Amino acid sequence: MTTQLLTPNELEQALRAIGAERYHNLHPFHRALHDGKLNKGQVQAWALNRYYYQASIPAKDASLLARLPTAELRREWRRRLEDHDGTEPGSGGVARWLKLTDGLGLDRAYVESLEGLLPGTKFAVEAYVHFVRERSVLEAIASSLTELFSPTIISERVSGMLQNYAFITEETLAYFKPRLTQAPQDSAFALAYVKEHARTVEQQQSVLNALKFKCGVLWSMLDALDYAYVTPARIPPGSFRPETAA
Ligand SMILES: O=C(O)c1cc(C(=O)O)c2c(n1)C(=O)C(=O)c1cc(C(=O)O)[nH]c1-2
Repeated sequence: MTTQLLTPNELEQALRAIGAERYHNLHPFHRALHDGKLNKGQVQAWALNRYYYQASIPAKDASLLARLPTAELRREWRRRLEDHDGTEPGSGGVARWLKLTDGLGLDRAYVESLEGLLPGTKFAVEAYVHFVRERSVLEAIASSLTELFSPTIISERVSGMLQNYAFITEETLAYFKPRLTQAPQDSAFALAYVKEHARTVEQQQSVLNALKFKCGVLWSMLDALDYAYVTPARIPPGSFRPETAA
């Protein structure tokens, strides 16, 4: 618990310390994914569940956009919507995520129907969307700051998966390449905003808590996958059942 006011740079250090301790690159499921320890069915389950996160990001950004007070902020946030939804059908991050699920042999209509989702994925993603909708603009922006840490995990994931899985190609992982430039741009803006606007102890605490909350969202998504699909698999009724273990 922070009891004294931090300088903007101390606040940044405290945020980075949260990522170093809690970001989902430390989760055993992530390590297994990029070390090549999973079978195709388990990678399918990851991609299918993660689709819901990707598809919900533009909805959460749209709800925040509506509450932003200046044209400058809205312009910045609008870019995120375009990155994810694209500017025409078939473009943007969500469409590129579907190339990944296609490449893994999943039926597109089934992925988009969300029918195979784990309950844990649904709850975690919805908690994030609700958090952004209901909390202050400052907390909502702070909750996006996990993206400070995503370029490292994405690089690890792409090189690890290409190296370790015969069924993964550069093309199926095309989602991630633009994120390596988009995420730093997004997180630099969000970090500067938070450093400028968190001016009281309470505001700084709320920013730190928002980042912890978001690390928990990402962590619990991987917990749900780990519990359901890694031996001994305990797949909830109705959730995706891989056909193949190959
Ligand atoms: O691959 C990842 O591990 C990862 C993590 C995160 C993140 O840290 O929230 C995002 C993404 N990817 C991502 O692709 C993405 O578009 C994204 C948007 C956001 C956000 O909170 O607004 N996080 C993330």
